[in-house]
Amino acid sequence: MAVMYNRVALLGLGLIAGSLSLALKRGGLAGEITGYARSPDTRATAAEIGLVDRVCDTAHAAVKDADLVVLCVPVGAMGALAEEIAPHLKQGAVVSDVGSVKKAVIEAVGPHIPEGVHFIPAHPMAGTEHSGPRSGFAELFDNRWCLIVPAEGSPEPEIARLEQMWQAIGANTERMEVEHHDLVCAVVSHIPHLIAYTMVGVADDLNRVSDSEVIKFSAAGFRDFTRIAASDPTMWRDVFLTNKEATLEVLGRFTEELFALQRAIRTGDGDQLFDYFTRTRAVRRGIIDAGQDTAAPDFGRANKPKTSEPNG
Ligand SMILES: NC(=O)c1ccc[n+]([C@@H]2O[C@H](COP(=O)([O-])OP(=O)(O)OC[C@H]3O[C@@H](n4cnc5c(N)ncnc54)[C@H](O)[C@@H]3O)[C@@H](O)[C@H]2O)c1
Ligand SMILES: O=C(O)C(=O)C[C@]1(C(=O)O)C=C[C@@H](O)C=C1
Repeated sequence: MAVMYNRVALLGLGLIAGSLSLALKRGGLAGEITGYARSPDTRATAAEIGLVDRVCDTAHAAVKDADLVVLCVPVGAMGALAEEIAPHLKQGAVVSDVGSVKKAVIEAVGPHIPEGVHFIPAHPMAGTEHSGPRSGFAELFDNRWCLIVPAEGSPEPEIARLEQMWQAIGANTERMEVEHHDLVCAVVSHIPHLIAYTMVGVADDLNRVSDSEVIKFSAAGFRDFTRIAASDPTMWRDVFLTNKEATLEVLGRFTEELFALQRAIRTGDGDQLFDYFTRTRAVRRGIIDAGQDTAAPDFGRANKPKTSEPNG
């Protein structure tokens, strides 16, 4: 594949920056990739494993002459980082990010972007519970979505070039309006993480359930919760602090439904429970029938029936 950006600077050298660097290298899409992280240990590890072509000791050295700068730090750190690099950005450069929240990032970063530099926020819907420079892998974005949330006035050719870059590293792209992005992500990612954190916390609080029992007797559902609840605390603290409005909105609806189900259990209203679970099962079947479950790992279930038979 052809080089799409001569020089790419990745700020923050963790899971997403590392995966982006390895995916760009896999496709031969960048002339040179520079990188910077705040912690000297992270920079040393990144240099040792050759995560990027050149690790820099300052953010401004990393962004010098860069055609594309991608902010890959926790959402709460993006504004200050943008302010720090602003005077060193090349005219015509594109600044993007990979943050899980978009409105707060646009508000924090946007005002620092100089005239003649284009800010095009993005959000790959791919990740793992691992973090740091050793956690990245080139395949992370394969067949996953990357949401593009262009700031007002961004030139169309630069938006299209960034989209093509994400497509070239394996992702599907879709443009989204900022508030819609934050609400969708609250539903599909942020509140599910909060629920996993809470459930693992509840299990941990129950003194009768020792750590080993929790793992030993848990089947797939709770294991998935523990995986998700092992995600980086800084990243997720920042997500909830910066996507307050949308997460509180979704959490409000979630707790209302939870109380309704709690009541049904207490009063023995089996019809209500059955109807609710029937409705949610139809949602899952709809996703599979529409062929939209492409990102889910198979876990060897390919030869098993895709739907369950009527029960009873
Ligand atoms: N992990 C996921 O599943 C996932 C998925 C999509 C998007 N994101 C978003 O991507 C971004 C990065 O997440 P990650 O999972 O790669 O995190 P990570 O913890 O693996 O990496 C973050 C890196 O940023 C560095 N850093 C922190 N503050 C900094 C600062 N002020 N200046 C310079 N470097 C700094 C850290 O040292 C670390 O190297 C976050 O904004 C997150 O919301 C994460
Ligand atoms: O797969 C995981 O472990 C993730 O948590 C990835 C995940 C998600 O919730 O789907 C997490 C945060 C993002 O901003 C995007 C993707």
